[in-house]
Amino acid sequence: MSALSGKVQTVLGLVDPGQLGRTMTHEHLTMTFECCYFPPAPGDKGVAEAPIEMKNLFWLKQNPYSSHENLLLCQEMEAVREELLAYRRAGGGTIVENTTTGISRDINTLRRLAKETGVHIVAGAGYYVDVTHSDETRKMTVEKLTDIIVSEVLHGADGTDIKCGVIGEIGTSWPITESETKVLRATAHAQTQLGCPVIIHPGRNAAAPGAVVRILQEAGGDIGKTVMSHLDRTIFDHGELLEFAKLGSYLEYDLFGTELLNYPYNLEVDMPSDCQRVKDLAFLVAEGYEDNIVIAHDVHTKNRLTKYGRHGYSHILNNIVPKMLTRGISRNQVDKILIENPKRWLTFK
Ligand SMILES: CC(=O)NCCS(=O)(=O)O
Repeated sequence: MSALSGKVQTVLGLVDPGQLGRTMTHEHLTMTFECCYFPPAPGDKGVAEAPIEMKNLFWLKQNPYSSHENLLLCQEMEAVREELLAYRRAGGGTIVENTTTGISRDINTLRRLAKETGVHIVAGAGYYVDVTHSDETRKMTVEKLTDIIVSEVLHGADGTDIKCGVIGEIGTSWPITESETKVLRATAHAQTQLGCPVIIHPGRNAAAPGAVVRILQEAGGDIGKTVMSHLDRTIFDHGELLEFAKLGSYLEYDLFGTELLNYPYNLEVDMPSDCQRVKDLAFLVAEGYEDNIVIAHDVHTKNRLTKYGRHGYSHILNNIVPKMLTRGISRNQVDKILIENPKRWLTFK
């Protein structure tokens, strides 16, 4: 049994799982998303390059990835600090910060934010999607990648002594690339050594979550201690969703607050509304999956913050929970989704 066993590892050290309280399992507090910049339509270049202001907020809501400025969440640390204080006032306890290598993890800032706000912050180890992998990363063996991930959890990340408490979000594309496959295998090997939680960003195809799970399983990963993120933009058919759910991972609906007409990374996708997300949660609960569901907002651009007139990190607590209660999800089931499931997932074996 390791020193981590039975504990949750935050950026301020180990805590007892009972201290976490309500937990958003997939957020970002500081990151850059330049890797996924999506060029604006030719007629939109003016608004895309203009400074963010009131009159272009609706355009930005529809085209969040076509403004370079919007992709720099790392420039909003004062606003994020305020948001975290509001999150605490709304009854929030913990945030899992999913920024991994490739999208500018800043673990020193995470520690400062945790100290200044009292929110427990759990940082993520490992690598984001292939387009962000450096040449050096691509050349690494699975063993080398495993050692780095293990070290980020046991000794500290990015040259600090601040330790990660989860592996992920581990980025995968569709189809899954060779370099991503190595990272997935390394993730499974590191998880076997550490008994730690894992969280996955699947590619934008309904087959992607299952394909990732197969790679993790073949490498010895613990699927029961793994969160599959972004299901709300990935699996739409309820039959396929149940087939995936049977594999035993946590099922994450983490884009609460995101409502846009055209999802630029996959135009086939109709991004659901928050009402539809709640319906999907109610469906999974009715099918017996209340012990597997976790939820979040996945804030990763500036315009999702309340400073820019949007939902911030407290939308689920303030608005979505009351909605869930009117749609057949009981208070006890809400508490499982917000408290018990994240706690079980985040606790080291
Ligand atoms: C930071 C991140 O990966 N967010 C997910 C964006 S996506 O459009 O749902 O893939």
